[in-house]
Amino acid sequence: MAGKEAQAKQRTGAYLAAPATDDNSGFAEDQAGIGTVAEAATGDAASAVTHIAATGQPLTTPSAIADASPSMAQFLEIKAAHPDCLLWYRMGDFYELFFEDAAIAAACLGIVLTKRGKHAGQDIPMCGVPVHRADEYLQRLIRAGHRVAVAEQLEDPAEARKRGSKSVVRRDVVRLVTPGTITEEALLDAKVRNYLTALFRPPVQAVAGSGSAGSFALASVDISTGEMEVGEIAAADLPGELARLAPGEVITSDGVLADADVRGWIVRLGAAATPVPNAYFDSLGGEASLKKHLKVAELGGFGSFTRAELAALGAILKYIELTQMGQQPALRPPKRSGSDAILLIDAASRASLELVRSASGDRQGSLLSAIDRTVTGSGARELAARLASPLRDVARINARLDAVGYLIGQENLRADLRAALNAAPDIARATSRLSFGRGSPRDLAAVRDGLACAARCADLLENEASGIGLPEELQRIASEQRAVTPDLSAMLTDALVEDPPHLKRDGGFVRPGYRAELDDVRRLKEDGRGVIAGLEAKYVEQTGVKSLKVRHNNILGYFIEVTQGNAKPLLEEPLVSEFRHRQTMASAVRFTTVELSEIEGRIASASERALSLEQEIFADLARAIEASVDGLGRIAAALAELDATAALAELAREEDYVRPVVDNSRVFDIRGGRHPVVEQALRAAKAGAFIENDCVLSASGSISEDDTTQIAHASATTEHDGNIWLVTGPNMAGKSTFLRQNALIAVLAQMGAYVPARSATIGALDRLFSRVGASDDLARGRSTFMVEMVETAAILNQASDRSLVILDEIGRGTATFDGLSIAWATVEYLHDVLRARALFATHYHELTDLARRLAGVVNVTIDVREWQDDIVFLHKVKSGAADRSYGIQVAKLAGLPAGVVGRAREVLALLEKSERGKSSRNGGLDDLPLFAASQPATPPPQPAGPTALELALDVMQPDELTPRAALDAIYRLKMLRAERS
Ligand SMILES: Nc1ncnc2c1ncn2[C@@H]1O[C@H](COP(=O)(O)OP(=O)(O)OP(=O)(O)O)[C@@H](O)[C@H]1O
Repeated sequence: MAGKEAQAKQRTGAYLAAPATDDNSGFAEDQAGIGTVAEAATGDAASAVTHIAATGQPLTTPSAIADASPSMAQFLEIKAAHPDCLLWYRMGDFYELFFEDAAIAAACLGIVLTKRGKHAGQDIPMCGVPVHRADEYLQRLIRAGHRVAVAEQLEDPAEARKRGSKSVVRRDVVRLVTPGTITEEALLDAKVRNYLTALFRPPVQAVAGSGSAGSFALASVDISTGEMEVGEIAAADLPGELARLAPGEVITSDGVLADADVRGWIVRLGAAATPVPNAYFDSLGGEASLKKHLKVAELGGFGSFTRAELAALGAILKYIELTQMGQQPALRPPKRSGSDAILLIDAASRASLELVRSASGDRQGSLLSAIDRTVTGSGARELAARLASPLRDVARINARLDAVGYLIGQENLRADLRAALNAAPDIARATSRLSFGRGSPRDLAAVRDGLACAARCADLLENEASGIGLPEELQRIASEQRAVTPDLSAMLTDALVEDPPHLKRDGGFVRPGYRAELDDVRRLKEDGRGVIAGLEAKYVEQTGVKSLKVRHNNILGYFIEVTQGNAKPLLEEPLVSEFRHRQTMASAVRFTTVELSEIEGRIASASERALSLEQEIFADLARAIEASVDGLGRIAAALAELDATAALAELAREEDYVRPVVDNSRVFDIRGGRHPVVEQALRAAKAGAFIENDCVLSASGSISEDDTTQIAHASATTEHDGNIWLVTGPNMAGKSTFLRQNALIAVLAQMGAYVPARSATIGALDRLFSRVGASDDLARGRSTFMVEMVETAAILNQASDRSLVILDEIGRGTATFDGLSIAWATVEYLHDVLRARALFATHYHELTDLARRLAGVVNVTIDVREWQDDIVFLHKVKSGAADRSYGIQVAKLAGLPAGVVGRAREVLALLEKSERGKSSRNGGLDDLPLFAASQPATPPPQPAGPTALELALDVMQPDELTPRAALDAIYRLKMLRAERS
């Protein structure tokens, strides 16, 4: 490559000018300006795209291809086969893009759009990225929602030249890269699963009067790990299921995508929506290809699949085949994800509870980030999957809790396991890359190190087990760690150097002593170097030039170099017959000899042989891994589970969580509960202790089949005895926090984690609904109130007596009486019909009357104290209803201008008076002095009374404080003191 051009490329990293590759086939005959640096400005090139469009000539018609030069015809043919992808066209050390693809990629990547040659009389817009930075650019295009077809050179340009000087290097697309089919480490987030999901809507069975909205089958595969799951769900549960799976890409038929709701759900998740032909959803084909992938004759061993599930599986396997150009991923047997297995949480509730992402869309601030103590990427993915899919089966939940509990008790074992896991590489992703033929020597080493880690973990667990009984879950994990014979581990350890290089191309990863022949040729190579050193000494003596050197570069190979001043004797007899002149530089002259060329040849062939032996060894090792792919998948899954379990134990220890009692009752009894995220945030901000609260939703008037458990828990209920708690309290008192914390405790308990509480008993929930905080959905033409009503309708239509419902301020976005009536009727329905356990926060004080009418409704409020016209939040839940809302004090705290606050007080006083006097609606308001709002309010006299600091001290109960809470309380007191001074 010309020096200037190389520099230009290095500067930008991306393409500036046409490459001078050894491939002369590309657009050779059109290359008017090749070799000159970026002659086209972005504007020129952009207009070139327009010109092509302006000619009205579609690029890839058969006649356009027939008229084109051979190299252009090759490009157009490949492009015609992949019209929906950006085509990355390999030319030497660059991937290049042409025509509209170039314009799109240049804009997206922020690289220069240039031009290269002409087509149909128009400039061809072009941009390119260097191969060594391909991953980085690929990632940006995929993130922006593009699909990329990667066309590689399938032969050496020298091969092509043998067919004639004008022949074109063979190229073809080796892979389509789409958001759901990436495997490269650099393109993936280590902590996030990347699902490709096939969505299939089977035709609704025409059952007279059924009115069924049908169902959906979903099959999901993470091809970077081989993880697969499949299930069928009711149409109403689709948004929640999509939110649970959080796929990177959803493939489905045009018909399903035409449904604006379905498309909207997919897009809102940030997933790509890819249409595929209906024919992909073929259940017979799906069954056959699943059997082929799993190498089984019958699927019975993996459970029974519905035809719809097989159709979804068929589509996903076909799409993988298509995008991977026939390369087979190493798939794990599919997990069933039917709706009976998991606690169903709809999409709106998932978002409102901020389970895996906060309201702003980040991981930070979510429950997941607050509880994640994993030390490996695969452990983090497992933890996220558990959190997204809490269980319903009490036995499975308790099995997980047993394992977590055991590791809490075994501090040393936990520390040793976590230290061992810390060094564990991502076996699943490494194995997957190897089975796609994209693996590197580092992936081989990842399998080697992963196996060593698995063996170490199994030893640790089993040694421990000889003392105290290991829970079943950990026994299973330990035995899974031995799913691959030690031979593979020994083979990889013997074959690989400790820290192998990233690229297999250059060799250097096989350990000396592993293969005798490789050692021999390596020695030959080394010897050659020794012989060259000897030759240099000989030539110094022969020529008498002491500064003579034998050097090497990539263009000349080995050569003899002397300074200009010393060159003369070598150019004259007798030396000239031996020393052949090669190059004259400004300060040096270069020569070669027959002897040097021979030795160079020997070294080169030894290098070549060594390289090819290393490639053979790589292939052997990759094959051995491929043969153990099932066992490796099991080991990877077990390591991930172990990491997640140990991390939950670590969390429970660090954060002082307790083991929840999860059973089949309808009890919901949380004592001393805390909000896991707010608690940590308050601590990080040194903003005082989190005030713990009880929540006891006893299912009085029970219809449970499990009455014995009910009775067992009856003694645990308090004076707040009801399955619906109506929470009233001032703004900012902590209502939303209280509501959410109870939902989060339930989620944590059912995922098999310890919970932030002093004690917790939860009768396993079937569904969890949380409607906290309003949002509008203007994109779908829905106002805040409409969204709220749609979500409330979904809750009332789906909740059962096994569900937990969290509702915050239903009905506030409309006229007071309408909103109040809706809220009233909703509570009645929850109480009388659904008999769900529910927490209902409201500012409608009228609703508190319901507690007198409905046996299962209990009023609770969040305590505040007034002090000198200000309000102090105690955040403590207590029996009873709030007497007022303190909205104006909160508004004052928020910094509303004093004039507005004063005026609001006046309006409030009049409204209250008119309400008491039952005067006409506006009568009171009309009495207000005009322009009062503009008058600055006189500060109220300072009444004598306890200070905020004193109040805080008053409510503190030293006997109930844990050491940490005491420390936090001290910070809080210091803060109040600081505020006062
Ligand atoms: N139990 C608690 N202990 C300590 N601080 C708390 C507690 N509960 C809430 N807070 C703090 O109070 C703030 C307000 O809480 P929250 O948003 O739950 O109030 P709210 O009653 O729902 O308010 P609004 O009615 O205005 O929506 C929280 O951000 C948190 O910092």
